[in-house]
Amino acid sequence: MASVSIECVAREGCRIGESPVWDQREGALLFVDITGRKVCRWSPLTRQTQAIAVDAPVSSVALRKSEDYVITLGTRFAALKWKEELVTTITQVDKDKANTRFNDGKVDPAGRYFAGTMAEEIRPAVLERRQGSLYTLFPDLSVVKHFDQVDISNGLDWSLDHRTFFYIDSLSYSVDAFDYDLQTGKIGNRRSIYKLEKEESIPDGMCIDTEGKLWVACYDGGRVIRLDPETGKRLQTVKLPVDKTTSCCFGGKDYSEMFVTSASDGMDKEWLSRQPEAGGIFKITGLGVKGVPPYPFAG
Ligand SMILES: O=C(O)[C@H](O)[C@@H](O)[C@H](O)[C@H](O)CO
Ligand SMILES: [Zn+2]
Repeated sequence: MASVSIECVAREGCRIGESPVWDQREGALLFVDITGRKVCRWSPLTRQTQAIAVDAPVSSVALRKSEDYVITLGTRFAALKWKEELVTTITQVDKDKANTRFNDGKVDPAGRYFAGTMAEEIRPAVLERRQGSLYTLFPDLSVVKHFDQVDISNGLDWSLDHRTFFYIDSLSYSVDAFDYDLQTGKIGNRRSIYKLEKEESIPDGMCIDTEGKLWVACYDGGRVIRLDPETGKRLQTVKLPVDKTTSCCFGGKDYSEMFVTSASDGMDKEWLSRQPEAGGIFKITGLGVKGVPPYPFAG
């Protein structure tokens, strides 16, 4: 078995780093800093990060077929033109709610953008409960709400055969699966496939590898775990030098490297001095598995 190595490639000091996405066109890693209100792009060649400041919490970024990117910004789906640094609203959700924002989002294999909402946090993981919902932005720019009563809408991905949708509502401490209809984008038959153990803490972002196994970043758990959705067993744990690991994706050459984002919000001075890389971007090599390229939004 290859030996796993972990490197902090960008000491970004993100408040809540999230939504890592490999952009093959640019050969760069996209991510956001939610409360830092920035969309970022890190180049492995220059080892530099470019950032675009936005006017609200930005919780996810996705590739777009036509050009550049789409983002979830506050309670809006929006388009982002990188060079022009131009953000334009596509549509708004949660119009009946005063205090929510989007959280994690990802595009499905048919080019639909899934993203869920949550109440604004008072502090990490402390918020008014059941205020969130899960939405889809279709390529024709219409929006559908799948369900509400969500605490912290978080990680999402699809099985390799596209027949299962995996989803995390963080405060359920569970990784769930739904039957997925790729033709219509409809979900159903929710069930739990894994319950986190105490020391794994809170499930956050997630991605799938080419063997159909799930990788889940554990917020306050300082690790990513690899799960077999068929058996419900944990297969591997990779610990990182920061506690607030938030999300993960595969990228780099042949999608053989894993990138992990992290947060620093909620850490006091003493905690930060013990974990100076908090809020950084980590690269894990030697996992011996590859990832699935991200799907671009088809609209
Ligand atoms: O990154 C996210 O998904 C949320 O926006 C964060 O705030 C944390 O996950 C949350 O605090 C953990 O419960
Ligand atoms: Zn998250």
